[in-house]
Amino acid sequence: MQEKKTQEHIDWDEYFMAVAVLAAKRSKDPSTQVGACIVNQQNKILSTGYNGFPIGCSDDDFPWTKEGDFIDTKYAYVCHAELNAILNNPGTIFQNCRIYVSLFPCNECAKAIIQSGIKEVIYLSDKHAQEPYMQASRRMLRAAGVKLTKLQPQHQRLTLVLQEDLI
Ligand SMILES: O=c1ccn([C@H]2C[C@H](O)[C@@H](COP(=O)(O)O)O2)c(=O)[nH]1
Ligand SMILES: [Zn+2]
Repeated sequence: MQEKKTQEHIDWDEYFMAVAVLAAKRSKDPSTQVGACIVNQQNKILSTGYNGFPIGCSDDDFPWTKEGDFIDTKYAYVCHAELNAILNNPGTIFQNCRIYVSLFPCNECAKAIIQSGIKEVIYLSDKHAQEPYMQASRRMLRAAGVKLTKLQPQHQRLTLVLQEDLI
């Protein structure tokens, strides 16, 4: 008798969001880890990124601090997850792609998303929605015709097993 396909699978949206969330785990930001995953119309992943300092700017030398003079905080140096995802695959055409992000993109990332031709932002958290820079982001993305979708995942938790004898 032929076996039926398993129902224990995740759909495309959950898969790509999980990739974004996994990418976020690479971030050294002690307060907010953000991940992004760019996908084309054929459901192929073109790039991923997370928030981190630029190449050559060591996590040991640059600050992850939030408070104090701007020049002493992470905000002066950190490259956002979405921008990293766009820049991590130079020369790639992102026209009509979707970007999966664990956190709604800020106004600066919104500009990069729009200019790169990405047509949909699928996000998990919008915890800074009331901040003016997030309102600016939403305004630009809407004006540019970028679709905004809050993902409502079927699975709240996905477990990854990385130990051979537990698989
Ligand atoms: O569009 C965005 C907005 C923010 N981030 C990153 C930048 C920082 O590393 C954190 C935000 O830190 P807070 O401590 O929550 O202020 O998130 C991003 O990657 N993309
Ligand atoms: Zn940003």
